[in-house]
Amino acid sequence: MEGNEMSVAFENRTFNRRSALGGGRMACTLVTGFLGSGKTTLLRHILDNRGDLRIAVLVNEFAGSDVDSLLLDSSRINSAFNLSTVALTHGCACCDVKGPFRDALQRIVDSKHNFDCLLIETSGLARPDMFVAQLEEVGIHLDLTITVVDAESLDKVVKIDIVKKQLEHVDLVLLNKCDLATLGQISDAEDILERLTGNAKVVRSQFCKVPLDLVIDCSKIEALSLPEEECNSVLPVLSHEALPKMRFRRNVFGNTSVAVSSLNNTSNHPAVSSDKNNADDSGSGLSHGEFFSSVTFQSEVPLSLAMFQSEVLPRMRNSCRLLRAKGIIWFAEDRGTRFVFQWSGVKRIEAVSGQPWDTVPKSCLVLIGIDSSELEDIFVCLSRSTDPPKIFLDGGLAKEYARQFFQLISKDGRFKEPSLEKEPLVIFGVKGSPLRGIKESQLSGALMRIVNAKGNIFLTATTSAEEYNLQLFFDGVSDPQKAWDEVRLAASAVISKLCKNFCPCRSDLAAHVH
Ligand SMILES: Nc1nc2c(ncn2[C@@H]2O[C@H](COP(=O)(O)OP(=O)(O)OP(=O)(O)O)[C@@H](O)[C@H]2O)c(=O)[nH]1
Repeated sequence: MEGNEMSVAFENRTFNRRSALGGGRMACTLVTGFLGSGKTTLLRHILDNRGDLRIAVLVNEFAGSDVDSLLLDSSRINSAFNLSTVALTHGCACCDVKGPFRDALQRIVDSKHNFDCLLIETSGLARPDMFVAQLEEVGIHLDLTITVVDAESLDKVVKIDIVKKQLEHVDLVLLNKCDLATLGQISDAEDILERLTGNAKVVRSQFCKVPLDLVIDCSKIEALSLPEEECNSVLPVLSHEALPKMRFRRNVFGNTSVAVSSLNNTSNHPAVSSDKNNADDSGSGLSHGEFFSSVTFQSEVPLSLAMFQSEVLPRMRNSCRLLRAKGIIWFAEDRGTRFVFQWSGVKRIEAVSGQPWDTVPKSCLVLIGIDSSELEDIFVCLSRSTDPPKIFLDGGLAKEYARQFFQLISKDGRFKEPSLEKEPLVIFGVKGSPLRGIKESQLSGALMRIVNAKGNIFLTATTSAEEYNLQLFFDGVSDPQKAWDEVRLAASAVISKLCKNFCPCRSDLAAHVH
């Protein structure tokens, strides 16, 4: 099948939508995809561009905490009148479709909001086919099933049963993260998708930025907006607190400021029995619901950034069985900043600050993997970083190293003027090139991903409407020259990739002369 050709299934969906064959029922887009492939990124893209559409959102989380709502900033989104989110935590909705998931669907149908469509983000470990019957029963029309795939890591995860299942029942595949993958990886991924999906439509994407009418039913997009007074009077009708909780195992470690919950889909969870009984799941490899574990780390005491980068991250990197980590982190060395931490795909790591704290600062990090003892090791390491030993607190030496790095970076014209305003954090960034349409955020974001993937130093990013800055924290044991070499080489790689249309003799220093 040609990459951009309409598949039969996808054409049928589009035809049904245009001919109103949904019978006037609320249309639903089901978003699936393996852990970290970009489902929440797609949701955010849809919500940011939804215009007048009233969208109900159901987010199903495998882990025992509602981290996706934190990452989606659902309180802000909910304050808009045309959206309601429900988070289903503590398990796969597909394993318990008759419980909270079914209740939540019924509430959406019964609500007075007259939603135009429903978006369901399933957990990265959910089977899409399990949802279909429930949707039909409550009178919701399944318009489209989308699977988001990480182009860079598909060849590694495709052996997992659940990934194959997610590709069997799909109308549209978003082959995402094409900015990270090589052309060879993209074309290999397309071959795999052709083999596994048969006739689904495959669309390449970066950060899931695709036209909205490809992914949701936009036939009602021109619906009349409610007058403003009416908008303000509509309260969010749905709240995950109101949902019955699924059962999960809870282990409490010694440190009382820190709590851990773990879900080990073993015999105490209804998911397993329903799953084991399913003959389809008896294949080889990792099968759904049997081996995946999650651990949730929560702390009201800030973590030491020095220890996080020198102890926690190496432990995460050395783990072959950690598949996903995400959450909010509060660092002692940068208390005013709320970092969103993401670990996904082939050890891609991001720590980006977005909006300021709107609640009491705390950390909440979910780890998902296939070996609970490795997850617990990382958990213990995280707990230790709430109380760092003295060596990490040697401010004098750290400041000296930060100044040396500052001097080195100041001499390189590809970078903006750095700052020592939060010493021993050095704040810097690659210059954008507005004339060529290349933003600071693209270059600095790509630089952060390259450096963090190598794992020798750890960059965090702070963003505002105008600026995208990187931060490098120095402790008493960092080597500023080595850190600079890492950053310099990564900057050359990023600039030559993103600015490759420019004269090669100028691609290093002059890439940003406007
Ligand atoms: N470079 C790059 N990063 C991406 C892209 N799409 C998503 N990401 C990043 O990948 C990470 C995971 O994305 P999410 O949207 O949270 O993935 P998810 O599928 O919702 O994850 P789970 O719900 O935990 O399974 C985040 O750091 C995203 O910013 C992309 O196209 N390119």
